Amino acid sequence: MAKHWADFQYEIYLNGMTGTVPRLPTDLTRLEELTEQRLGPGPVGYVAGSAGDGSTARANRAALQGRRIVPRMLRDVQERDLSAEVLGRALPAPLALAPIGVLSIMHPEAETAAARAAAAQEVPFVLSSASSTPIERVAEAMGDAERWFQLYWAKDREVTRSFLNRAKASGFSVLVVTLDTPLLAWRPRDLDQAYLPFLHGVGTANYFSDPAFQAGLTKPVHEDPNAAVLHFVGMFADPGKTWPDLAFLRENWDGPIVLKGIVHPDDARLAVDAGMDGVVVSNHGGRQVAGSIAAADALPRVAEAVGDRLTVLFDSGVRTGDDVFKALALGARAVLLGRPYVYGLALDGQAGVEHVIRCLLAEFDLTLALSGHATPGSLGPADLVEQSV
Ligand SMILES: Cc1cc2nc3c(=O)[nH]c(=O)nc-3n(C[C@H](O)[C@H](O)[C@H](O)COP(=O)(O)O)c2cc1C
Ligand SMILES: CC(C)CC(=O)C(=O)O
Repeated sequence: MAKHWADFQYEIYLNGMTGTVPRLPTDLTRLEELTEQRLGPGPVGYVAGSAGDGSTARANRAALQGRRIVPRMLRDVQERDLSAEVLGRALPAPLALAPIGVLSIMHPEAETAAARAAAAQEVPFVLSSASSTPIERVAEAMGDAERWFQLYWAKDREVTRSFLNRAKASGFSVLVVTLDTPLLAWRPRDLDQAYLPFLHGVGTANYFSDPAFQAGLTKPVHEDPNAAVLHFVGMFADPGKTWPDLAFLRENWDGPIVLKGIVHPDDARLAVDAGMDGVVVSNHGGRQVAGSIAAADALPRVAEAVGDRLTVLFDSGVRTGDDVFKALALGARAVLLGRPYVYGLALDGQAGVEHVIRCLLAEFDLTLALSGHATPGSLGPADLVEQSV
């Protein structure tokens, strides 16, 4: 019998009756405010902030909330199975943790704690190139658990090649290539606070520890850290890349490759033509193009364009179990969870991230059951209507 994630609710009730209440709220939309109260403006501003006036981040939420579920009755939802096959992997639920860099600004155990939480809940962890913990240390913390590597595709080919080799050697099986960040966007909240983690040397661990990166410096990192940071800022992404460049990644990575940041159906078709295995429909949580299409509005267009020729994943705006339901109904095979797990980490380390994963999946399991579905595979556009809220 498959795991019933919904059982977590009775664990919480029963614990509560003996005086053990969860240290974090079960409504995950409250975590951002609590984290702000706990940590103050700088780092939280970086996580919560987005591009321009924030309209894309708001649109992400509105596009999910503006789609409403139409539940069905009497459909035997006693035995449910949330498991999903994603890129050839059998996952216990259609969820992974999104790649988020610089986690040490939120908690001293940073990526290690988040990765352990993902491993404990059997949810894939997607490690950012811009992590504050090197690839090898995160892998050590994860045992055999499923891990994917997110690539910021550097200007320097040798750095990219080295990152791919390090990720492979450390057991990362899927490559997620982020395409929507060739430049850092205009982010007023960070500009006004003059707060950028990299300028404090956070998020550069994989680069500073890399022989190919070090080869591009005139002095060792410890002798001139500022020069190393500036070198990182100038090379971690490459606005000059075009579609044919993907051949290099295909040649240097044996496993599945997924392109993150796709919102146009034509780009999704180009991903198919380039022999990619998947796309993440995402606008980077509204942090890159202010005024862009909401991710949930892009999702059905992309899903329709590619059919079953590649795997469609989704992120940007997922906060609740019903958001997961809606994303799957709109054509995603699985969703990546972003900011909420970072707030869980900030508030309670590994336990906080596990709490967030369990709450989200319990709520999703219940939404699925109460809407008449026993598996995510039976969800489709007919389960939703568009209705203003
Ligand atoms: C603080 C922060 C750092 C991020 N760092 C990365 C990163 O290093 N690589 C990447 O591909 N996406 C990064 N993202 C984007 C996430 O992977 C994901 O697309 C986004 O958080 C989804 O939006 P949501 O959090 O609003 O749901 C970052 C997002 C945040 C909030
Ligand atoms: C610019 C990156 C290195 C980090 C990131 O993706 C983000 O802050 O959104």
